[in-house]
Amino acid sequence: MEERRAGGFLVDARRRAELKYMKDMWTKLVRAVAKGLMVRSDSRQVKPGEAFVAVPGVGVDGAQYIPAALEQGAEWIVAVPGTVLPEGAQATLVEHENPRAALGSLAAAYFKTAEHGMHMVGVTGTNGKTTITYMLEHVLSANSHRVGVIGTVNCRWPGFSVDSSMTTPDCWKLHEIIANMAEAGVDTVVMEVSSHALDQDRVAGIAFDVAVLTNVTQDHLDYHKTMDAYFEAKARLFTELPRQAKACVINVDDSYGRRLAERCPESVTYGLEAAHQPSMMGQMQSCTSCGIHLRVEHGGQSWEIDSPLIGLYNAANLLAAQGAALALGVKPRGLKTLEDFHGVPGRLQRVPNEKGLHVFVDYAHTPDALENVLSCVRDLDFARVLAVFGCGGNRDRAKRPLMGEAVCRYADVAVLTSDNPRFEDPEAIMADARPGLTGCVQVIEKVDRREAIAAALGAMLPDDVLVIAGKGHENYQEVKGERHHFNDFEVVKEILGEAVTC
Ligand SMILES: CC(=O)N[C@H]1[C@@H](OP(=O)(O)OP(=O)(O)OC[C@H]2O[C@@H](n3ccc(=O)[nH]c3=O)[C@H](O)[C@@H]2O)O[C@H](CO)[C@@H](O)[C@@H]1O[C@H](C)C(=O)N[C@@H](C)C(=O)N[C@H](CCC(=O)O)C(=O)O
Ligand SMILES: Nc1ncnc2c1ncn2[C@@H]1O[C@H](COP(=O)(O)OP(=O)(O)OP(=O)(O)O)[C@@H](O)[C@H]1O
Ligand SMILES: N[C@H](CCC[C@H](N)C(=O)O)C(=O)O
Ligand SMILES: [Mg+2]
Repeated sequence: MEERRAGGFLVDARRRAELKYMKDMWTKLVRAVAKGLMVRSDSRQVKPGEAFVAVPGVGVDGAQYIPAALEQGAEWIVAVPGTVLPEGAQATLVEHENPRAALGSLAAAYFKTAEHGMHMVGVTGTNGKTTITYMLEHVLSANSHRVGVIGTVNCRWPGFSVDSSMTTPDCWKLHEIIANMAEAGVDTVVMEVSSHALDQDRVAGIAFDVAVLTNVTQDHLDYHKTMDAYFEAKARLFTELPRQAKACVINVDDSYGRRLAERCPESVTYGLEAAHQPSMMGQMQSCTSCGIHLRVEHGGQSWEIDSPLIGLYNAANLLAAQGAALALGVKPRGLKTLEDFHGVPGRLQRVPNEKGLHVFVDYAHTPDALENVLSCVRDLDFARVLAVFGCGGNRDRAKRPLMGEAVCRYADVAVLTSDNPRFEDPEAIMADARPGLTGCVQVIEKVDRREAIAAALGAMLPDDVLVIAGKGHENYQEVKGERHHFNDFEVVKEILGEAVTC
């Protein structure tokens, strides 16, 4: 008994010494990185002397590339506890429970992220992130902020813009972008934070001041598996906020928003339904094809906003943007500048044409987004609603019939086609969506998106409205790993035989 206790004590002492050693090595590594040591999470990029972080990936375990990184000359390896370096390896092994988070801390050290002193705003939720970031950019810029934006469409700041390939960039890239923004004099970064990014610690090492939740509806169950897991990934943006953060801005018209607000008692809650008792209440005065007239009550004050945007969901987006702007010190009168905000590329964007057809390009690629955008145009003064839609390949399969159902509910003519098939068979994707279209008034199916758009345009009568959903601003169609140039706006103009003017 006595011996065993002594043995246990010895083991504990050895473990304590190991832990202290690891802590010291981690501190040494962070110092070296802060002085310019480069860190890689892809073994193929490692150069002699650099550090390699072995990320347990979604597809493969980065630990299997440790030998390759060593061969490339890595002198530091960061990996999960229990990792053993190959015999004879000269590199220093630093154990870390969460290598993805370690990468964030190292990126923050390398790019001196905390020292920039910029305001950081993170926007998450299934739909509306891009829209809200554009609104925030507009209102903050009009109120003397120099704003940088990171999101689905592009990464930009005054005088600079580069197209995005992801909604939230990878961790190292993200810290690099923020450093570039700081150098360009940006004082406020507004960024979209996807659930994938939160789950994969892509925003590790970033201290958000304001976090916004739009809504949580079905998407990405291929990745998160359950709605609860999807919600919990999004909730991390709020539950992991630093103590000095300014505000959580949460949509309580959304049931997951209400659940989140219970966990964040100090939050600014927004909504259009009095029953949900939002702290920032929006009252619709009118919502027509000319725009939204919204009255807002918050903190004992009230004001009105006349926006040219259409759709009830945009009233919610306007509330979110105002909640975040107020948290950053904009005064209610400064919010009036949102009245000059005319919309986001590829979000209910009209395609002007000489024939006078009512054609819109939109980015709805979830059941809820389709429901929102199509119910919005349904309520306007058009004769019939036509909708072109498809579902992305290698994404949530379960949402496909639900997307069909949403289209069926609001469109008189449903045109089923391809979106980005990626590595899936486009016909098989369409077959997944088809059950949702049972009972539809009229269905047209064309696997080729250009032909589908042509068929929809051909079926239009003068007072009809056509929404071409799913690809919005995208300039490509992704098939088997290749992106071919494709833009819905341009395709409409080409089919109508008109020049592209905007
Ligand atoms: C399926 C998925 O989400 N994958 C993401 C994940 O990849 P991963 O790191 O787990 O990659 P992996 O292939 O398993 O490799 C594991 C590790 O081995 C390393 N490796 C690999 C090969 C090699 O030879 N040597 C080597 O070291 C890799 O560099 C990596 O570090 O983590 C990476 C780093 O954060 C992401 O870039 C990557 O996103 C891929 C490219 C992607 O397409 N993701 C999509 C689904 C996505 O994130 N979409 C959201 C949109 C959501 C929305 O808008 O609603 C987005 O934010 O864009
Ligand atoms: N608040 C909202 N609620 C529901 N649907 C919305 C809302 N805002 C926009 N939408 C719909 O969702 C589509 C996508 O909007 P947006 O690009 O702003 O969302 P996002 O969250 O950035 O999407 P992604 O996850 O692809 O980046 C719009 O084209 C519109 O159809
Ligand atoms: N950020 C979203 C974009 C989807 C866009 C849509 N066009 C599609 O390909 O499904 C995603 O990666 O799921
Ligand atoms: Mg987006």
